[in-house]
Amino acid sequence: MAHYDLSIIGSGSGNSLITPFWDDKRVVLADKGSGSTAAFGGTCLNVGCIPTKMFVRPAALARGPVEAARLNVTQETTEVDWSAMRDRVFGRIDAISAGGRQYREVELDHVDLVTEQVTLTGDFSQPPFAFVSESGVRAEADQLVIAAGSRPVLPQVPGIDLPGVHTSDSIMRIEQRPEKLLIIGGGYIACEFAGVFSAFGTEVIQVNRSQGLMTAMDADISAAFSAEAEKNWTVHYQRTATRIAEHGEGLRVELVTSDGRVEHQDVDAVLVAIGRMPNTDLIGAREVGLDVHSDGRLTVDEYQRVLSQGEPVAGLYALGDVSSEAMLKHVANQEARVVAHNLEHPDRIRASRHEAIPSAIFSFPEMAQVGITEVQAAETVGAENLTTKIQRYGDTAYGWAMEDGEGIFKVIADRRSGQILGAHVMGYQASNLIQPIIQAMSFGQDAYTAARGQYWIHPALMEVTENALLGLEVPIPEDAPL
Ligand SMILES: Cc1cc2nc3c(=O)[nH]c(=O)nc-3n(C[C@H](O)[C@H](O)[C@H](O)COP(=O)(O)OP(=O)(O)OC[C@H]3O[C@@H](n4cnc5c(N)ncnc54)[C@H](O)[C@@H]3O)c2cc1C
Ligand SMILES: NC(=O)c1ccc[n+]([C@@H]2O[C@H](COP(=O)([O-])OP(=O)(O)OC[C@H]3O[C@@H](n4cnc5c(N)ncnc54)[C@H](O)[C@@H]3O)[C@@H](O)[C@H]2O)c1
Repeated sequence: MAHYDLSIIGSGSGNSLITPFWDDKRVVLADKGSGSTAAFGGTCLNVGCIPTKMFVRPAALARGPVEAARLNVTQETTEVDWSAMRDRVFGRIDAISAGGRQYREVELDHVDLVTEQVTLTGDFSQPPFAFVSESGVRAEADQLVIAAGSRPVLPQVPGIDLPGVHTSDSIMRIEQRPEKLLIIGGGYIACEFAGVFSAFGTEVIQVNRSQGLMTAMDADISAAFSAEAEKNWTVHYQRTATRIAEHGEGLRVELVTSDGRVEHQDVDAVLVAIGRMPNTDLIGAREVGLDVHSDGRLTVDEYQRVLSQGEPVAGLYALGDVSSEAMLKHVANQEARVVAHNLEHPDRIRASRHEAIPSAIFSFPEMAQVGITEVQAAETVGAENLTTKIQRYGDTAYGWAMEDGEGIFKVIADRRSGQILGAHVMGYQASNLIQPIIQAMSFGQDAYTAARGQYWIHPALMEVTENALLGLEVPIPEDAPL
């Protein structure tokens, strides 16, 4: 069996662990590939964040005439060239993926690449740690990092494997844009693709099991977004897909409502987006005695060390979707920086940071969040100690310029200290407008200091954020900036 200094499973954020520190050492990187093309480089690059947002931008342009009409400008979207757009997106992405693979496989002499699914094997209570590939390639290493990511959950219903049924792994590469698309799910992926395909002229029917969309977000944002989505495409709640069958050229989906009625939808294609599961089962984590949460995530301590029987195993780390509660690329990247440090400095390991983790949902409208919801905040500090402000975009100068009617920026703070507890946004550029709040929370700035301790460019849209902060009832420190 080949022996290595470092072994990594997963070429997403795991790929960034191969720093110059390892130049004179031996490294093995295993990755079975992502999506329908088994591409190198993980989810974000090939089937996740990056290609989805490359479709979100043209979708926003396709919707341009709606805003233009509000502002007395007549525009028309005359064509959306799906094939050209798809080929442009993947022309760029596939080249980056191929280049990354070539660099690891051919250009780095000290790195060996295994392009197959691998399974952990042997004793995992202490190094060396070993894996075996499907074709029998075995490798052991002094330190091993599990960065094996997650994959889409599929409901076990008849017809789920029919060719027209997609997940985010395949929908972006389809030959033809569907005229009618049924999207199952009400979370991040479902809402982002509903925004994209509806903008391109596809008739979108979004079906969710629960009442409302993005229900894990703050209730005000979930309610406001659901109302907007219902205007922009068709949304049905409290329905579960129970069967999919071929029907003419397309598919017939059987749905059962929460009160037991059976309905059918005839569509060209189906997108299933009901969550993602960590790939712990694919690597055989339980079989070698590693601790796994009830939701399938590997258990790690604050240093990203994997636990076995409640104890960290020295030299065995995990990061990203396979172990993290927040399945987000910026979280996987932060954990990768921590693991890179800890691999190189086992005598002074550092903890990862999981405070003020933000996320954005690039739907129409866009949403963003950081910190806790109002319900969680009331449970944490008591409802009587909260102050909240919902700033409407439309009540700021740039909001007037946009004739914005729906954008809202909600911020929640502790009225005793001014500590910001959360922010929840729906509207144009939500993912950017929220950044000053992320910064204030990360550096421990109170709401008043964050608002008045800096200039805000007038009359930029960012005044929405400033006004939200200024709308909170928080103490004003005696020497506070004016
Ligand atoms: C459609 C979509 C859109 C998204 N958009 C965003 C966004 O806008 N912003 C954001 O922050 N996050 C987004 N995410 C989430 C983000 O993509 C993930 O959180 C991130 O990519 C996880 O990185 P990772 O390194 O943990 O895993 P991955 O990048 O998934 O890497 C894991 C790799 O391990 C390989 N692997 C797994 N098991 C084995 C095995 N047994 N043997 C060999 N190889 C194996 C996999 O094939 C994969 O290549 C999105 C996700 C999806 C699906
Ligand atoms: N912009 C971003 O940052 C971004 C974008 C896409 C994905 N992601 C990450 O990927 C993760 C997975 O995304 P997702 O949208 O698949 O999951 P999600 O957890 O965001 O949403 C899942 C949705 O499916 C519904 N659901 C669950 N089981 C169901 C069933 N059997 N039938 C019908 N509906 C069901 C849930 O009620 C929920 O609305 C996200 O949680 C996020 O961490 C992030």
